[in-house]
Amino acid sequence: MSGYIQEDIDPEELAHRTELASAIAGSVRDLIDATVRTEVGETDIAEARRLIAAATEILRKDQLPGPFGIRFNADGTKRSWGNAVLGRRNPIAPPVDIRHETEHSWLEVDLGPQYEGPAGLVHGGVLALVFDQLLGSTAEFQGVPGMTGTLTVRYRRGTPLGPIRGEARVDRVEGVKTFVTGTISVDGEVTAESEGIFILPRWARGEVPEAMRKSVGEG
Ligand SMILES: CCCCCCCCCCCCCC(=O)SCCNC(=O)CCNC(=O)[C@H](O)C(C)(C)COP(=O)(O)OP(=O)(O)OC[C@H]1O[C@@H](n2cnc3c(N)ncnc32)[C@H](O)[C@@H]1OP(=O)(O)O
Repeated sequence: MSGYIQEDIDPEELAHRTELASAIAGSVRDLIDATVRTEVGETDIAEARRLIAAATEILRKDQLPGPFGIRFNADGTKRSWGNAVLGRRNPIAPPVDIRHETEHSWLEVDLGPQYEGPAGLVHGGVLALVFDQLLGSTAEFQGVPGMTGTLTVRYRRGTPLGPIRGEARVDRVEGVKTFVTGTISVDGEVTAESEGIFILPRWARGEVPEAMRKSVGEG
């Protein structure tokens, strides 16, 4: 499938590029937070916009023709730097770092003011976004990957902005369908729960490279 790109980069160079990606995205995340919460006046806004335009022009000097895609080394080490949840080089992504254990996967992330829905609470769509990735990555890590067919979320109570914890596990596998369940909690209290059905797409039901099936060193 297009968008999966094998791109062997030696470990030292990859570490360097990873650091650069994290650094620029971190700066822009900081800018997003500052923008959401700024109270400065017209003159400062005009000056900030001028500087942002100059920075954008520098970044535009050398651009990919399209999205980043998913790139992997021959050893299966994967990079999803444009991913909306995990993407190291994507300032929209918190970014989330998903940890995989034998039986379950989990994440801890701080969702700041840029993810607000109801006053002081995380936007429900953002929680669904986090669930989609967490549950999908869990299925992938367990070797039963798929595209999200159905994702249901039950919002039990508001999730305050700030640190959250997500957990997920594969409930069962039925043919090409993997059923994954998960929770999001704050201070040990579950605020939302989810079930996802991840379906191995037709194009992947034949021979699929191992690197596309398994999440190894995602990020
Ligand atoms: C190697 C693969 C890698 C994959 C990516 C890994 C990313 C990991 C990260 C993930 C994080 C990010 C995640 C994202 O953001 S993924 C992005 C959001 N999702 C999509 O864009 C998916 C779009 N839809 C499709 O591509 C296809 O419709 C899929 C692949 C879903 C099904 O394909 P197809 O339509 O050809 O299926 P089939 O006709 O062979 O039916 C097969 C079985 O499935 C049952 N069924 C069908 N549709 C649904 C449904 N919607 N809910 C529940 N069940 C459904 C059907 O009844 C049958 O069941 P049974 O009769 O056998 O019992």
